[in-house]
Amino acid sequence: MRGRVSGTFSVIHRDASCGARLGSLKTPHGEIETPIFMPVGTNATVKAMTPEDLWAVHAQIILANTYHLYLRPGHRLVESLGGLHRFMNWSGPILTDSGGFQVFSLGELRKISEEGVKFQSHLDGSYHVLTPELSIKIQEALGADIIMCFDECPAATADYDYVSRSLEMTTRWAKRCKEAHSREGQQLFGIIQGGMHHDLRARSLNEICAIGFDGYALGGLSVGEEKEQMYGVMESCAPLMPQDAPRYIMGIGAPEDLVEAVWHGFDMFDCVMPTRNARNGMLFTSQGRINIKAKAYEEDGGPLDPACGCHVCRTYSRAYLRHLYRAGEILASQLNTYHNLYYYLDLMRRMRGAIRENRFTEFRRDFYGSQTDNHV
Ligand SMILES: Nc1ccc2nc(N)nc(O)c2c1
Repeated sequence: MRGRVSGTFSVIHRDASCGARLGSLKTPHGEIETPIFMPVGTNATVKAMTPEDLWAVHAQIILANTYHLYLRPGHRLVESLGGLHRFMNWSGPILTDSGGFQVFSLGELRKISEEGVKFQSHLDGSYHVLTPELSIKIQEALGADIIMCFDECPAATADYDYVSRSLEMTTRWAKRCKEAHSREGQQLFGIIQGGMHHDLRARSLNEICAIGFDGYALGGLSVGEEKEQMYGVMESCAPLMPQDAPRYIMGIGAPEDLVEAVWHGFDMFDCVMPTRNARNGMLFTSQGRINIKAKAYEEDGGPLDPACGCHVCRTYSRAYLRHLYRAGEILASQLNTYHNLYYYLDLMRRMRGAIRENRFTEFRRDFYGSQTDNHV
């Protein structure tokens, strides 16, 4: 039973006007400034981005998925080739999700029991059983800097009694994960469930914190709930979470969700939105989201976002980006992804600056004023 990897996270500064805080998280592959957004690299790649591109957009830490890498190419193969960092040529920190969420959202014919989850691979229909112990072994073999407990993420439609029983099993699974975890230097984060019920969230939070982890995540959000419900869970949980450990919200979110979560005191985020939306032509700008395939940009020789300093905005026109997208060119995904990730990571940089200067509440107010979702 490992204790916490003590001294890896420190709160450097708190904005006195709200819950926002500046932090530093040390890992074997480098130090992370928080609040931070983690680009999603599910299959050992952040889609359409090379590691060099990721450094250029100032990514600090990326996420990969246990479920996918276990099924293909296999965690033992990755381990035999030197681990995930070497395999994908990413020398910065990596966080791996535990497979809990993916097996429910991707696996076929899942059957959940105290032991774990029986499922059929979405790739070839083969049968597998993912348990807390196997999830930890896979993440240790991949060699991520931060790994996640194996949990159940109840559907947004699950009733109170189901969510209550589910969080109790997630707590039992969390204990098994901590028992199974033995890789020195690798941090293990616990995951808090409880659906949209504040009493169940508090129960899960107390049980997971009582076990003791290197960091704590809110799971069970961004599963189709209303924004008010999501923000309500953030608001009720943040003050109850340990002050001196990293706070991560999984699967969050749109830019406005990140601003809201930082305001409440959360530190780490991941979401497929910037990369997935990029491939669908939905681009984030200082004035809100734009749909690059719109006819309005057919003859627009200007930059995607005049306020953005990224390579794409300094080099290409909206007309060219629209042309690439409509032509189905591979470069469309590359340039759109590059810009969206730069936007997300620059938003985190601007939030860190606002916290440092005790003006985060003003930053939040100005941010909402700027986002006229024109969707053109
Ligand atoms: N929205 C999400 C995204 C990822 C998750 N990963 C785990 N392990 N658990 C959850 O509840 C998640 C929720």
